[in-house]
Amino acid sequence: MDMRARPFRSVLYIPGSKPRALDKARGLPVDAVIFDLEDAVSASEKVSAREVLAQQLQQGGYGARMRIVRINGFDTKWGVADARAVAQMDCDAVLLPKVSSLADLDALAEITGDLPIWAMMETPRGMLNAAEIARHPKLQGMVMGTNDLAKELQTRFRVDRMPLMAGLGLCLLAAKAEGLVIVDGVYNAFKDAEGLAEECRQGRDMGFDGKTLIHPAQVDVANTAFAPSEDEMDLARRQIAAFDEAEAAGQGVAVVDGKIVENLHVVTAREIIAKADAIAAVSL
Ligand SMILES: CC(C)(COP(=O)(O)OP(=O)(O)OC[C@H]1O[C@@H](n2cnc3c(N)ncnc32)[C@H](O)[C@@H]1OP(=O)(O)O)[C@@H](O)C(=O)NCCC(=O)NCCSC(=O)C[C@H](O)C(=O)O
Ligand SMILES: [Mg+2]
Repeated sequence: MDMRARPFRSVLYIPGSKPRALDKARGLPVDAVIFDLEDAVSASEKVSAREVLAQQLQQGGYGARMRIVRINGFDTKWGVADARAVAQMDCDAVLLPKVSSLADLDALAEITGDLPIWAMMETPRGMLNAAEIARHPKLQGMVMGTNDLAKELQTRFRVDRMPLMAGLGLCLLAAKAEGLVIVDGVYNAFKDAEGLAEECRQGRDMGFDGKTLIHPAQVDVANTAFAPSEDEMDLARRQIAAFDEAEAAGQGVAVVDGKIVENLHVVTAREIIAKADAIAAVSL
């Protein structure tokens, strides 16, 4: 399956140690869930969280939502046992934090076998090696870890995220070159819907497939921002129709709203319609 045909507008982190939140996700309109064993779980709960999560996944009820489990890194005492446990869980993919090289993914694949892999992109070395990381045969998607990246780069917070742009851009190029899904980092101020909407808009403009989220209150904002708008769909339909008409008349170019429409624009227009159809299908 082409993963990019599937919506990833909203990707919600849920602490693997919190049964109430794990249960709540069964009713939230999110496209994917990251069941977290890493940063959202305290050291004292790391081992019990594995068990709680395995039971919740076995119970099921997550519907069409993609189920991704984030493990602790292999530089921690929990990483290897997490990977072994996830290989037995009822989930769709495993997410490795702080991926810096292809070798990190090889080490994970040795344990998790055929389970698809996602990579947290959040270290300077990961940014520099993004192109080779993206070529790993088991890799399905990238998740930006903008908190860790900001920490490693010793940046200050800026609304325009200018200090992070080089890293975000390198990962976007790498993911797009290999046809991977790529989702943007979290917006920490989970009560600030306006700020989130602005950052979602920026992420969508840049080409991200969606946004990682930390609280249910953020879901609707991300779902709206990363779905094709009515205006986009209207334009896409008119472009397709105008181009079909031009082609039937033996011409290679149409004009819509004073702008040329070539074959490549029609490819984009069809992708917009396909994305809207895919969203409609999961919203049923
Ligand atoms: C941020 C929170 C700690 C806030 O929790 P809380 O104060 O409990 O929020 P509310 O009282 O408003 O919660 C209302 C209800 O919603 C449920 N809830 C809250 N958060 C989630 C969630 N993430 N998923 C599902 N359900 C959730 C509560 O249980 C309440 O339910 P109910 O009682 O039935 O009404 C908290 O939101 C939280 O822990 N969020 C997740 C934090 C997290 O996952 N962090 C790690 C990922 S971010 C990261 O690591 C980024 C990356 O690596 C990087 O480097 O950038
Ligand atoms: Mg991180």
